Amino acid sequence: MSKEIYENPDLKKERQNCPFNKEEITHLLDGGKEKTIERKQLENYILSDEQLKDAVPMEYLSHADKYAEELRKACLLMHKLADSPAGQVPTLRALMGAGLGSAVLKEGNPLALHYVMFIPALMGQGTIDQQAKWLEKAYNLNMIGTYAQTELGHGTFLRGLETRATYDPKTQEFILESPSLTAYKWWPGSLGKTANYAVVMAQLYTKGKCEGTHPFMVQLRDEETHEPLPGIVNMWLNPVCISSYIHYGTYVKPTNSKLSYATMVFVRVVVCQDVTTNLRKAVTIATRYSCVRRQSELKPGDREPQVMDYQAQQNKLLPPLAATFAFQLAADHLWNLYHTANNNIEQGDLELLPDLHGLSCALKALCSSEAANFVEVCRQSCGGHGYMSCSNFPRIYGQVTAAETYEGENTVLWLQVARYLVKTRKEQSGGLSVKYLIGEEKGPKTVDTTLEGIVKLYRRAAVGLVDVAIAELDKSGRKGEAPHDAWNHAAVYLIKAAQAHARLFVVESFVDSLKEGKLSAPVRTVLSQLCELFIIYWLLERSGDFFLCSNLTKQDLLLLNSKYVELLAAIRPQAVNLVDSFDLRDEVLNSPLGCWDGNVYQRLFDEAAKSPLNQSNVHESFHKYLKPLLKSNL
Ligand SMILES: CC/C=C\C/C=C\C/C=C\C/C=C\C/C=C\C/C=C\CCC(=O)SCCNC(=O)CCNC(=O)[C@H](O)C(C)(C)COP(=O)(O)OP(=O)(O)OC[C@H]1O[C@@H](n2cnc3c(N)ncnc32)[C@H](O)[C@@H]1OP(=O)(O)O
Ligand SMILES: Cc1cc2nc3c(=O)[nH]c(=O)nc-3n(C[C@H](O)[C@H](O)[C@H](O)COP(=O)(O)OP(=O)(O)OC[C@H]3O[C@@H](n4cnc5c(N)ncnc54)[C@H](O)[C@@H]3O)c2cc1C
Repeated sequence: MSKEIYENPDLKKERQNCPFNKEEITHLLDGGKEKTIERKQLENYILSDEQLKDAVPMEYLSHADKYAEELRKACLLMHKLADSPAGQVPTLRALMGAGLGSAVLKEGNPLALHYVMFIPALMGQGTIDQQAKWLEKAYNLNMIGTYAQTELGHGTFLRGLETRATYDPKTQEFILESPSLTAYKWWPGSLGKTANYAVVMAQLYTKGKCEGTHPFMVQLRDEETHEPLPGIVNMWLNPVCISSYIHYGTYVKPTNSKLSYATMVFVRVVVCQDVTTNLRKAVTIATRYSCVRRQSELKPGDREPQVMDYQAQQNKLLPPLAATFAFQLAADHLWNLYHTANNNIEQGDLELLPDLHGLSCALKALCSSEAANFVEVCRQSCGGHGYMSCSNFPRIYGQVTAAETYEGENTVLWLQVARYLVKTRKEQSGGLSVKYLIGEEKGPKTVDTTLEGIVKLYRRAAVGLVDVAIAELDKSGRKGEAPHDAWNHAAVYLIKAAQAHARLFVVESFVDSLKEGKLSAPVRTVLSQLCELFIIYWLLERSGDFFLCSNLTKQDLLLLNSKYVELLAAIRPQAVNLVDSFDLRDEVLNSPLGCWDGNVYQRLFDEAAKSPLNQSNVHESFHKYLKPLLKSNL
């Protein structure tokens, strides 16, 4: 007789009479039905492999054992990659991301940098000959690389990197050196124990002149013994410049000095998708748990309600639920822009480079910071159980907060966006992602609280805040301040303007996607509700920006607040069905709180039982330390 599959009765009830086709949303998020089929096949292919399962929870292993265990699985995954039915690159991308990859490699993928930065650096900056020499070797894993840019003393300010690459015309070689302690490469993933090659960013010196930071291929370790090569600690010999700027000893300037920063742009684009995947996991865990958890008293004398029935809980979880759709659609738009810009750049057309830089900085900073805040709210919404390591919130939170720092610290990126916006606004030049700065809203500043009216408010705020920042810069200039001082003294306004620009892009992506998308009426209804909820939520959170730049009134805000709480109530019944549409397997969620069947308490109990401390009633330390203390009559 088939074993009855347990399903928590509350979750079961949540799933009854779903008014929309969940698979339609799954296909939308995957990029089509075929992609969903491919993803599910890949998940089965990977997650069914017993050798990829952890014998004991990773949190109970030592640092060294964690590394060894993750490396074992990563190497096994690479073998499976070669035989993957879905093909190498789709499998690779799935394995690198926050979804399938982190279901297997919970502490991090020791080979991630090889694929996320080392190979993209070769592809984006290597000459044809260099790619012919190294790309196949890298794809065949006959070499393991990393991207070594950040130093102890510098991570943000690339023009301040100390590692030097001096070209010797006699030997036609580059001598790489770390001239000081602060020049030591620090942070590069895999550099410590895994990689035997690195793309090293260093200041290129030739004929006594510094030509700025350039990428160099450096062998770090012997390919057989894995021993560090002689002098590798602070003097690196025989690197090869990855690029084609040295012709017979003469430096040939690249068409754009920032092309050497291209790898970072690629990763910033990827990070937007990655943090969205992590946010989707956190929202799923918190939403399902909030429909299983019953606590306190809503109506005196009634049964304890599901905590999701508290408006306060809906206010915590439904905006991040909506954000997962908003960020996904914006990340898709950015990915398309990246491909268009990259194809053009390969043809020598750099026109879209500033837009790509501006937008990738804006979305990476926005998606990572918002996702980090939302993941923490999701954790808090699960009370004490959300704090447990096995809830998976600590790990998810660690991953999204890391993204606020790596690949460009967010504040620094916001200022890059502001630099681009001020320049564009002043030049009134074209510019893909600032189209509305040119085509700003004309006509009366009256507010209408329809979806279109709210989008117009976002547009006014994006334009208005750039103008406020420019006015601050001009005011400082009139006081005789030097441009760099004026810039520094306007930083608060500049960052607000950059963030308003990023929010407008996300809002327009969401609204435009719903207009263009071929959606069934029920799916369009629920996604439109999420879209309206999200853009009102952000407006209410940042109402100061809108007051500054439009005729928004107190009455308008009260009306929008009412609309917001109405939308919370309207979406509440579909919360579980919406997170079910993400189609995240329990192994990917990796959390007893978020499991599909809602059997939370038994799974929590089973997880606790795995602790080494729970393998005996009295731990040996009692006899060593506690018992003597108890007897010591202090
Ligand atoms: C094969 C692939 C297979 C699988 C992969 C697929 C999926 C992977 C899936 C999941 C992976 C998930 C996530 C990613 C995982 C891991 C990431 C791992 C680790 C992180 C690695 C790192 O952190 S690497 C180090 C990152 N470091 C930085 O980002 C440094 C930040 N600093 C800078 O970028 C620069 O210093 C600066 C931009 C802040 C300032 O530079 P600089 O001082 O030189 O410039 P100015 O400010 O003076 O501006 C001068 C003009 O240059 C323009 N500019 C600046 N930068 C760029 C750029 N990048 N592109 C274009 N233009 C640029 C700027 O706009 C100015 O222009 P003007 O016209 O105004 O003069
Ligand atoms: C998990 C993780 C993985 C990483 N992996 C790699 C890797 O594989 N390879 C690699 O090369 N690097 C890697 N890094 C390093 C990372 O890229 C840097 O830490 C990041 O670029 C930030 O630079 P920083 O550490 O110098 O911070 P800093 O810039 O020193 O930040 C300190 C403070 O200074 C502020 N600040 C700096 N400049 C300005 C400015 N112009 N205006 C206003 N405020 C400013 C910042 O906003 C911040 O508040 C990794 C980092 C992490 C956390």
